[in-house]
Amino acid sequence: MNRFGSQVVHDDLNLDLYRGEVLGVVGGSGTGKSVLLRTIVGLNRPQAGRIEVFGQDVLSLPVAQRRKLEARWGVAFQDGALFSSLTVAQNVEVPLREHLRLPQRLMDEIAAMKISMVGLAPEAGAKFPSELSGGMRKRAALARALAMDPEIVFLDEPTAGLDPIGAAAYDSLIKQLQENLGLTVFMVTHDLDSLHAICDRIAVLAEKRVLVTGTMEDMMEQDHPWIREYFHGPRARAAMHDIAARSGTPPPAAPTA
Ligand SMILES: Nc1ncnc2c1ncn2[C@@H]1O[C@H](COP(=O)(O)OP(=O)(O)OP(=O)(O)O)[C@@H](O)[C@H]1O
Repeated sequence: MNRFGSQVVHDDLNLDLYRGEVLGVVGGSGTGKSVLLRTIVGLNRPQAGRIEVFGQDVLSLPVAQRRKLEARWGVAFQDGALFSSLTVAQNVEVPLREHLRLPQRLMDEIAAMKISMVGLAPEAGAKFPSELSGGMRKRAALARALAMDPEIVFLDEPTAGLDPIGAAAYDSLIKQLQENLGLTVFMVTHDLDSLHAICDRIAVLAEKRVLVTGTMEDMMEQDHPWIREYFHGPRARAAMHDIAARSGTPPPAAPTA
């Protein structure tokens, strides 16, 4: 359970994340998607409940074990949350400094590798966040999230604010990381294209809990008003038509109930 003052954000919320999947977390504005992400990674302590990652009870772990666990996941926040006084490479090195003791030369090499892995030019490493475009900042944040070769990455609205081409490129990057590194991805998103393109499963937050989880096909069959509107509304139809046009299959019909 998560509550801020008298406002209950989550109550009796249950969600599983399976190894190797890309899970898309959707829900109306203010339903608590970011709070959920922040709670799982320990930035927000819930009033009640249990969070288990890799079979370990996150909330009751001693500090040293918790830090070890934290080294196994990476987080990229919506605005990047990069340190503005550090260059991109120095930002990527932050988790390395926090968790490991490595010579500077090796950290520089790892940073350069992660920067290239997310599709940024090598010169981007020497730039400060203020010198980057929004899309580049998101990639830099992803590079930092990948610094420790994590098993899970948590992404908060990674494609928000990107143009459609940039968003599609980011999606394919995530898909590649999932396929090549076996990465598990927890992704808060409003982006219907991302849901179609890369999410193996979708979790819908509404009414303070996870209302339903399932594939895109499962979502299309739900008759909860918000889910129906979200997955069958005009924006969803436009996304479906684009995808159907690309794949040559007709878009699925809305439920009749
Ligand atoms: N630190 C906090 N203190 C008080 N209220 C908070 C805090 N963090 C979040 N909230 C409240 O919790 C609710 C859920 O916020 P959250 O940011 O998780 O929503 P969201 O689903 O991610 O929304 P959006 O899609 O608009 O980003 C909101 O009503 C917000 O005002």
